[in-house]
Amino acid sequence: TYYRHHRYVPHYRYRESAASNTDNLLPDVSNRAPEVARPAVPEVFHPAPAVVHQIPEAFHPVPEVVHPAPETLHTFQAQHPAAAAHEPFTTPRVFYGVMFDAGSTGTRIHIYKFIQKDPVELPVLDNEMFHAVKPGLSEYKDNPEEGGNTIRQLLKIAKKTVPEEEWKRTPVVLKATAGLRLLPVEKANALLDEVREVFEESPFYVPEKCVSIMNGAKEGVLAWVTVNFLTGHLYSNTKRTVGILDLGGGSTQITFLPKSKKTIETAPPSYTASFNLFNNTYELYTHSYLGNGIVAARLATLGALGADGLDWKIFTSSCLPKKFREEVTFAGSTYKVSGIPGGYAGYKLCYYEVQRVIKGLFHQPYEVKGSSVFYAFSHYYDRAVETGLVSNRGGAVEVRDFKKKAKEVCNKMTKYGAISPFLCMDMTYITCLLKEGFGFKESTVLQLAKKVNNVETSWALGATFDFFRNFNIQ
Ligand SMILES: O=c1ccn([C@@H]2O[C@H](COP(=O)(O)OP(=O)(O)O)[C@@H](O)[C@H]2O)c(=O)[nH]1
Repeated sequence: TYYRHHRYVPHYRYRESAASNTDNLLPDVSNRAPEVARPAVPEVFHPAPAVVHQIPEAFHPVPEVVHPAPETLHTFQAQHPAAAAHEPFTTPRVFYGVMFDAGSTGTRIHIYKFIQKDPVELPVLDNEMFHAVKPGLSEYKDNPEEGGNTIRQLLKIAKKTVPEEEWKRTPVVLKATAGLRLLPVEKANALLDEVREVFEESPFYVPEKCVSIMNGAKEGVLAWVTVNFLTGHLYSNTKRTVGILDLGGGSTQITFLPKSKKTIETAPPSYTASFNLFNNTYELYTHSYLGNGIVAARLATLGALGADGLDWKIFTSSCLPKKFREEVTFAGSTYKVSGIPGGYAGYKLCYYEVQRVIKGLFHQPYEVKGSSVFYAFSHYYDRAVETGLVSNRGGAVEVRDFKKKAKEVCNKMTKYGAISPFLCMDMTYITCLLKEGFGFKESTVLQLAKKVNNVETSWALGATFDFFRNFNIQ
């Protein structure tokens, strides 16, 4: 059996744009280009993967690797009663999965189209439809109905993307991350109950555990699965894999497959996770630092995080332009923040401030000092693009490049403050997080990416595989 990843350029695609982020405008899909007539057996395209800059070990041509049949216990049908009722597997079958990522800064829908060529094979990913809305569900903590409306809107895209005859066997699943983890339990539950009701009124297949808050270890493992699948590293005889660094709004994750047993043996027990695939058990080093996502870290740097009820207080920082003043809303609370009028601003002072949010809180696995390749995405990628460190195609940078750029941004606040007043703080935070948090060397090379082979680098694809196959993550 063959298990390969694909680059398939769909006829239409929604991209996250500034307009759709701020206005929650849904794309007009009524006039999409007609589908090109396809043969019954879809022509699957196997190109060499997109060239991702410089580091040789970071990229491989798609290997024609033969895989053993995956365990039949966790096939698609075993998980999916609606599918079992369908006609037998005689021809390749197309099926869909809808995964919602309820993050702290936005809610995103990923609609994956898979091709199941054989009942015992893993599905091939044909394409992804992606759309995002802002703000995240946690901003609706006092008005769950309105939060539910954002899901209702995104489901409209799913209805236009998934053919009608597939609706009732297409699962819809929502997993929430840091934004909801940081809310009081009853507020988070009210939001999740609302989402479940919205799902129930949709024509899709609503699995029993369709709505949940995902724990940080799963978030890290599933993003690792996504990136290693998309980069062609996830094979039964996997020797070489890539690590991942994910920087969300509320939390940040590091995950890699250690080369040395010692890394797992010496890690705190909660910093490891294992999962099953291809009859292999992968033991990963993974940890999610809650409150160390970039937006939470801004507020922590300002001393504002958790300071609810201090509505009158203005939180200041030398990481912000001196004349800047604004209200920041995060996880349902609003804080007044500003630069230090007539005071000092700049990289050095800023570095001391952000250090307080990191120092002593991080476990440093020795292996990150080695030559492993790490993919960094989400806000790592966003900030690198905003500051011109890489183009929006992504690319390779060294840790020291973040530091150099942070100095430039902080010392030219007027120029970069116009892009985002938080850019100096964010870049300084990323520099400190990489060096003093995780313990990377300045010369470590990171691959920055938003998409790999046209698919979003997020935990959502890994979570969809987990839904269909049950990786048994522990
Ligand atoms: O499929 C995805 C999922 C996330 N993101 C980006 O990843 C960042 C992190 O998301 P969020 O702040 O919601 O993370 P969380 O709070 O869940 O840690 C945001 O810039 C998103 O736009 C993305 O580009 N594609």
